[in-house]
Amino acid sequence: MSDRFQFSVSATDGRARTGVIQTPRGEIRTPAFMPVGTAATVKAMMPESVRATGADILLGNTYHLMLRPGAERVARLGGLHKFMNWERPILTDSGGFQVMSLSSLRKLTEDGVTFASHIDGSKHFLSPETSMEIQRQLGSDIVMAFDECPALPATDAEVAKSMRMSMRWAQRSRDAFGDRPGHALFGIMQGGVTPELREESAEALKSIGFEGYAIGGLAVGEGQEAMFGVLDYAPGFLPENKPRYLMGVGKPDDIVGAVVRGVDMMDCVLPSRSGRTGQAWTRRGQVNIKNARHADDPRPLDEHCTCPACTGYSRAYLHHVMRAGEMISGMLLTWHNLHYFQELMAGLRAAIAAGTLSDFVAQFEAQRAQGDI
Ligand SMILES: CNc1nc2cc(C(N)=O)ccc2[nH]1
Ligand SMILES: [Zn+2]
Repeated sequence: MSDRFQFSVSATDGRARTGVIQTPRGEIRTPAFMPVGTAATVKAMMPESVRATGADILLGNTYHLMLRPGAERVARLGGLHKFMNWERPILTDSGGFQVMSLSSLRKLTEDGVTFASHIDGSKHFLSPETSMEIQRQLGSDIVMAFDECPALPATDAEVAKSMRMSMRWAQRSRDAFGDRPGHALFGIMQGGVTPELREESAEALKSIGFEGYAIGGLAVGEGQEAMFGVLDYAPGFLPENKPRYLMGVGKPDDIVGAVVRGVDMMDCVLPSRSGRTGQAWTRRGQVNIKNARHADDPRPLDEHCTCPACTGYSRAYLHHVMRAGEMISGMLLTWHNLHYFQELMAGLRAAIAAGTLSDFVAQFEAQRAQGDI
């Protein structure tokens, strides 16, 4: 266990990297996928089950936790790790993205955002300073700078204006974060799909200096082609010796494409949220377990998968409990999906270490093309 936050790359294959982030609460193997634990829980999963899927780190949402149960209450109870019984690393987002997508009656100024809670309508204020304080109260190991993720569609001028405010907020986040050994503050690159704005944002962040750098402003409806278009150049604007975190991504093929383009960390609600609706992600692509074709199928979801859903149950059973709305359905499908996502990350890490990433990608794409059988 390290008392510091330290990223080291152990191998590269093309632009892809594999390595480890050492933190006081444990190691994070990269490329890493972070399950989302929005309200101090990865929905339908016990923390030990999340660990059993292979996760080294999970994500907490500042917006949700500040509204309920409240950051002060979590701090009084010993912090988020103790509160949710997850003693490994936690990354919390800044609240900026969700306040713009979930709250109402919002007023955005240079100072920050005032808004009404989507839960009870109570008034709140988020700024670089209050977001840093809230994330400190939660006790997260990786803190995200407070930024604005512009909604699409947006003109170049609107994206530039928003990015430049986010860079001023990045400086204020850095100043408010203070000196916290063993904890990390990540800056967030903005700039839409415009290379010049992305480069301006990266230069601004590097001049401030962060322990890691996120690529924001993506996975907001631009589509995979546009996202990969940005990832073809944006990671290269960031320091090689710091982790690069792509926010809110994504489907398995998004993840593979991002890792190939130099991304080290990702998070997405997809495996857990879609699992609860009966969507399974497998080597052969998506399987909707609610589909009638599974009703009498004695086979597992994936005969090569070692998760509890695939080793203990048939498609017919998963189909039944999903159709019946039984709680075990969300548990099993979530576990399977998180397990598959972590297996994909482990496969990517091993392929990069072996210098065989192009073979791995070819096999990944060939199996997906095969479709479910
Ligand atoms: C689900 N897509 C997504 N895009 C994101 C962008 C940001 C950001 N700060 O630009 C944060 C969270 C995000 N989640
Ligand atoms: Zn499985």
